[in-house]
This record gives sequence, C-alpha cells and structure tokens, in this order.
Amino acid sequence: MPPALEIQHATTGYSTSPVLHKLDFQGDHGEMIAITGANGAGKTTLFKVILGLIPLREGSISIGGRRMEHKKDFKWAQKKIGFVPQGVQKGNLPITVFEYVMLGNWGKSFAYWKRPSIADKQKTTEWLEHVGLTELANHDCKDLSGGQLQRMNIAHALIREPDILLLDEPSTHLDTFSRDLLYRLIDEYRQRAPQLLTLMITHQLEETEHLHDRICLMKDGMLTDVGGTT
Ligand SMILES: Nc1ncnc2c1ncn2[C@@H]1O[C@H](COP(=O)(O)OP(=O)(O)OP(=O)(O)O)[C@@H](O)[C@H]1O
Repeated sequence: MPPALEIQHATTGYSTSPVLHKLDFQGDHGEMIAITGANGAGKTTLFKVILGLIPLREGSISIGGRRMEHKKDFKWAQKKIGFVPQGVQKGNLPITVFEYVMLGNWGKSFAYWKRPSIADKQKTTEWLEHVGLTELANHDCKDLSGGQLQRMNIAHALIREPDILLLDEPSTHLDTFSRDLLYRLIDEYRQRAPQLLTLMITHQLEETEHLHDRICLMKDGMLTDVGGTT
C-alpha cells in the first residue's frame, strides 16, 4: 500500500528565500505525528502546501500514492483531508453552527451548498452532539467563543471521515474540559478509522504524549524525526 502522504524535496516560500527547503517526509496510514518547531519555522506553510493552497517551487507531494500535479488532484485530495486551522477564524458569512459543520461533509465553502439530505442532517446532528454543541446548533458562528469555534472546526474536519487529519495547534483557546474532549474525539475517531494519518502541529508535546507515535521537528526548512516521545 502506498504511504498516506509522501513529500519529496519540497521547496516553497512567500518571497525569494524559501520557507520549506528540500523537505522530505513520509506519513503512513494509522500514524499520529506531532510536528513542532520554533515560531515562523514553516509548520503552517507545510499544511498549506499539503492542502494545495501554496504551490511548490520544487519537489512533489503524493497523497495515497497519487501525485499532486494539477488543480484537479488537490480537489480530489481535499475530500480526503480534514483541516483544523490555527486560531479563531470566524469568517464573514452569516452561517449557523449546524450549516458550517454540515459543509464539512461536502467541501469547504458556500460554493458547495446543496439541499441537505436526511442523512446529511442526521450526521451533522450526531457530530454536534459529539463535540457538545447541540444547544448552539442554530447560533451564528460569529457568536461562538474561541473554544466553541475550535470544537465546531473539529466537527467540520471529522464529519467528512478524512484519511488525513491536519491539526494546527488545535488546543489553543481550549479549556481543560474541551482539550480532553478534543483528544478523546481524535482517539475515538482513530479507532474507528485505522487508516487515518494525523499530523498535529503543537508546542505542547507533553499534552499529546499518549497519542502521538513520533515527533518531527521543523527546522531550517526541513522536517526531522526526533523520536517517539518527549
Ligand atoms: N502569507 C504570507 N506572506 C508572507 N510571508 C508569510 C506568509 N505566511 C507566513 N509567512 C512567513 O513564512 C514563515 C513561516 O510561517 P509559518 O506560519 O509557516 O510558521 P509556523 O512554523 O507555522 O509558525 P507558528 O509556530 O508561529 O505558527 C514566517 O517567516 C512567516 O512570517
């Protein structure tokens, strides 16, 4: 079976000096990998590259054995990737919590809006319950607190039953209860979906010690394996 994610010699950046420089990485199905490194090292940039938001100047990315070369390849991959962004992203659209989580099932924006089926609604109801947001289902996303938004983002990412889960500092804004809930949800989802590759950017390695299989350090534009535990 090809690896869930393979990156070879990836080089990219925002100006002339590269942020990622000949980066090589392989993530296998079932693995949970913590990615750490100094602020500005390029961790979020790596996620943007995997999501097809920033093109590579050199190198290649393959997802499930398929090489990402054209827009249509990333579109195909988007359905397989769940992404929880860093920080609080409220957006401008007047969209309810229910609608936002349901959108996670289909795509990433209103452009994908279609009439929801009974199954869509049922699945959304279940995910809202999993993340403890049932009571807020009909609220505007903009009215949620940082922690509630983060839980909504997690439901939005997991509802599509991804093969790859990208978590960018997911515990930011979460209180102890919500943090425990987050890690429990990820753990439960991994048991249900043993093929899942999870990449989690974190500065709190001790928090995920019980979850991750290995740690990679982002430094000098490259990812280096630095072992299994902190
Ligand atoms: N949109 C952008 N335009 C120009 N430069 C950017 C942009 N986004 C990020 N950068 C720069 O690229 C470098 C890597 O940023 P990135 O966000 O990937 O780092 P990070 O490792 O995720 O940092 P942190 O731990 O602070 O979240 C930084 O020097 C940053 O200033």
